[in-house]
Amino acid sequence: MSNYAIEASDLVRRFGDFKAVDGLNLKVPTGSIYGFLGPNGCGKSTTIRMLTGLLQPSEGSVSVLGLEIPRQAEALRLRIGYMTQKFSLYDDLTVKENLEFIGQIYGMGRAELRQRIGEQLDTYGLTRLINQRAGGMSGGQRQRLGLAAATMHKPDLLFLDEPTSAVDPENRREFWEQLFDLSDAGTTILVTTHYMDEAERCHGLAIMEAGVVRADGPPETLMQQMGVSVVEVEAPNLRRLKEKLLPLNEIRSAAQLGIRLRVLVDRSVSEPMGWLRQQFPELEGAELTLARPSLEDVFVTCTGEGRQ
Ligand SMILES: Nc1ncnc2c1ncn2[C@@H]1O[C@H](COP(=O)(O)OP(=O)(O)OP(=O)(O)O)[C@@H](O)[C@H]1O
Repeated sequence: MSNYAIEASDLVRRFGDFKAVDGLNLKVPTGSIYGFLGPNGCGKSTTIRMLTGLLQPSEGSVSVLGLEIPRQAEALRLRIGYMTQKFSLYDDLTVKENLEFIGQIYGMGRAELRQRIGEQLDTYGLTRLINQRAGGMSGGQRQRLGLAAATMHKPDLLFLDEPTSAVDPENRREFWEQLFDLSDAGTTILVTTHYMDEAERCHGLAIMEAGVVRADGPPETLMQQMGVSVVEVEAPNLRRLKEKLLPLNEIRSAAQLGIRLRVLVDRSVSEPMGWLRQQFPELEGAELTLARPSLEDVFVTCTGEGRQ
C-alpha cells in the first residue's frame, strides 16, 4: 500500500472558461492531518469534491486510498467521511436518530449500530443529549454531532470542509483534540480552513490562492523557509509609515497590530532594521525588533494579501 492516502497530479477543474483549480499536485501521507489554507473562492471545496469523486476533474489524475478516482468512487464512498461547511444532518431528528440514520446508510445491522452509537455518544460527549433534536443544539454541539456522524463507519480518510467556521475558540480547540485522537488511531484527515491557528496545527499544509497551490509543507518549514525578515516597529503615525513602506520593492507586507506595525522585509536586505532606519529617518526614536515569522506571514508573502 502507498504511504500516501491521497495523490493528485496536475489536477484542473474548469467551469466554462474559468479555472477553479489550476494544476494542483498533492501528496497527503497516510495518517496525517493535512490542511488547505486559502481565502474564499480559491478552490478548496472544488478540490475536495474532485478528491471524493463527487466532481469530475477536467484534467489530471487522482488516487485516493489506492483507488483511481472518479472511476472507483463508489468503492471509495464507504471508506471516507465528509463533513461539509453546512451542517448536513436532520434538524428534526434527535442526536440518536441522526446517528441511526447515518449508520443505516452504511448498512450497519441493529447490534452493530447500537454499539457504535454508544461509542460515538461517549467519544463526542453527546450521551446527555441523546434525545435532543439537532435543530435545537448549540454550534459546538452540532459540530460534535457532525463529526460523530462523519466517523460512524470508521472511515480511513476524513474530509472536513471548514468544520469550525461556526464555533467559538474553546470548542474549536476541543474539536482539534478529537482530530488528533482520530489521527493517532490511523485516520488521515484533510481539512480546509481560513484560520491560521487551525492551519498551524496541521502536519502538512497547502496554501491555495486562485486555484493554485502557492506553498506546501509542514507549517514550521514554511515559516523557516519564508524569504523575509519580520520587523516589528513601535512608533508614532503608523498608518502614514505603512503607506510609505508598501510601495517599496523590498517590503512584502506591512500590517498594524495594535501599537505595532509588523513589517515583512525581503531577505535580500541583509540588515532589515538598519535598512529601515536608513530609509525612514523619522524612525530615529522608534523601537524596532526582529520577530519570529508566523504562518500568517507565510500566507501574506505567498499570496497577494500583503499589499491590500
Ligand atoms: N458549479 C460551479 N459553477 C461555476 N463556478 C463554480 C462552481 N463551483 C465553484 N465555482 C467557482 O469556483 C471557485 C472556487 O470555488 P470553491 O467553492 O472551490 O472555493 P473555496 O476555496 O472552497 O471557497 P469557500 O471557502 O468560499 O467555499 C469560485 O470562484 C466559485 O465561484
